[in-house]
Amino acid sequence: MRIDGMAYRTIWPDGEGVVAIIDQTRLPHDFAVVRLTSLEEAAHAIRAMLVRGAPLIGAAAAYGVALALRADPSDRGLEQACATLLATRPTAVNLRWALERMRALLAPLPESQRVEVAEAEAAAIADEDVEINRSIGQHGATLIRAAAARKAPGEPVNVLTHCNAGWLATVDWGTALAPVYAAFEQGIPLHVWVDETRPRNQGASLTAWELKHHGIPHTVIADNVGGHLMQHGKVDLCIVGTDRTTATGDVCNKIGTYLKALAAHDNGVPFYVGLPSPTVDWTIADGVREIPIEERDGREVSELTGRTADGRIETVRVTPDGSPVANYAFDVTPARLVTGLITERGVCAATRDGLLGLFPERR
Ligand SMILES: CSC[C@@H](O)[C@@H](O)C(=O)COP(=O)(O)O
Repeated sequence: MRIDGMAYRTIWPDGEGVVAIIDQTRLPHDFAVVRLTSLEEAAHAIRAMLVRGAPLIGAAAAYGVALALRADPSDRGLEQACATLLATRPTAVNLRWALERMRALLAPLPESQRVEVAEAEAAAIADEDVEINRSIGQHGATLIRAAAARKAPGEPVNVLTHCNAGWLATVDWGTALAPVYAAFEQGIPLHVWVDETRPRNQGASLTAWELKHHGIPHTVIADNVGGHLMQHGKVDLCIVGTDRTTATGDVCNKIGTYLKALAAHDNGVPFYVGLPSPTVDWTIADGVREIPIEERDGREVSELTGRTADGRIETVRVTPDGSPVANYAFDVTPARLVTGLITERGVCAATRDGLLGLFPERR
C-alpha cells in the first residue's frame, strides 16, 4: 500500500542479510523502518509486536529462519531457529505453518544451499500472502457490493471491523480490510467503524492510520459501542480477521471479537471473517478447547501510551496501584455465529463442509 505516495510492503529484504520491517509499535505517531539482521532480532520483533497480525508473523518467521541460517546453517541451527521463533507467540497458527514449511524444505538440503533457498522461500511466502489477500479482497468486495445494492443510491455501506486485519497485519492488502480496499477501488461508497481494540489499540492506532492514509471514510469507536450501533441499524456488515480458524469454522481472533459476533447475531447483522488458507488449523475441531490463548503482560491493560499535546510519547497508568490485571489477547467465536468465511478461493460457510468445498485437497 502507499504511504505518502510511496508503495510499501510490511516486510522486505533490504540487502545482503538484512530484512526491513515497519515498526508497528511506533505507529500512528511515527513511521519508522527497522532493519533485522539476526534470529534474535527477528524473534524480538515478533514477540514485542513490532510486526504482528497472523500472516505477517508467518512471513517474519520465515525471514527469521533465513537470517538464522546465515549465522549457523547446521541441522542444529535450523532446529534452534524454528524452536526460538515458534515460542514467540502462541495463537496465530501462521507462525507454525511457516516454520514447518521452511523446515520441510531446508532440512534435506546440504548446509551450503540453505541460506539461498531459505531467502527465496521466505520471499515466496511473502509474495503468496499478497496474492491470497488480493483474492480475499475481490471475493469480499462482492459482499460489500451486495450490501450497497440494498441501500439508497450513494448511501455508504457501514462496515464494522475489530483489531487490525489490514495491510499492516499481512505483507500487503490485509484480510478483513482487503474487501474494503477493493470495494473502495471499485467506487462503492463505504464507511468503516473502527473498534479501538484495547488493550493494545490496534484499531485506534493501526487500522485508523491505514484507512486515513488511503482516504477511506472511517470513525474510531470505543470497544463497547458496536452493539449499540447494530441495534440502530448503523452497521451493514462486520468483517474481522483471524489468527487461527479450526477445520470446523470456529474463529479465534483478537479479544472482543466474540462479543461483536454475539451482538451481530442478535441484530441480524452479517458477520464475515477474512481467512487466508494458511490461517486454517486443519488439525483441530473445537476452537474454545483447543486453541492456545496468548496471555500478555498486564501492563498493556494497566497502562496507556500516547502522544502528549507537545509531541512527546508518554505512558500513563490507568488502574489503581496494586489492582491485579489480566490480559487475554484472543478469544474464540464459535462457527455458528459466523455468516461466512472469505477465503482466497471464495466465500464459504463456516463449517467443515464449507471449508472442504473450497479446499478439497484437505479431505
Ligand atoms: C490479518 S490479521 C488477523 C488477526 O491477526 C488480527 O485481527 C489480530 O488479531 C492481530 O492480533 P495481534 O495481537 O495484533 O497480532
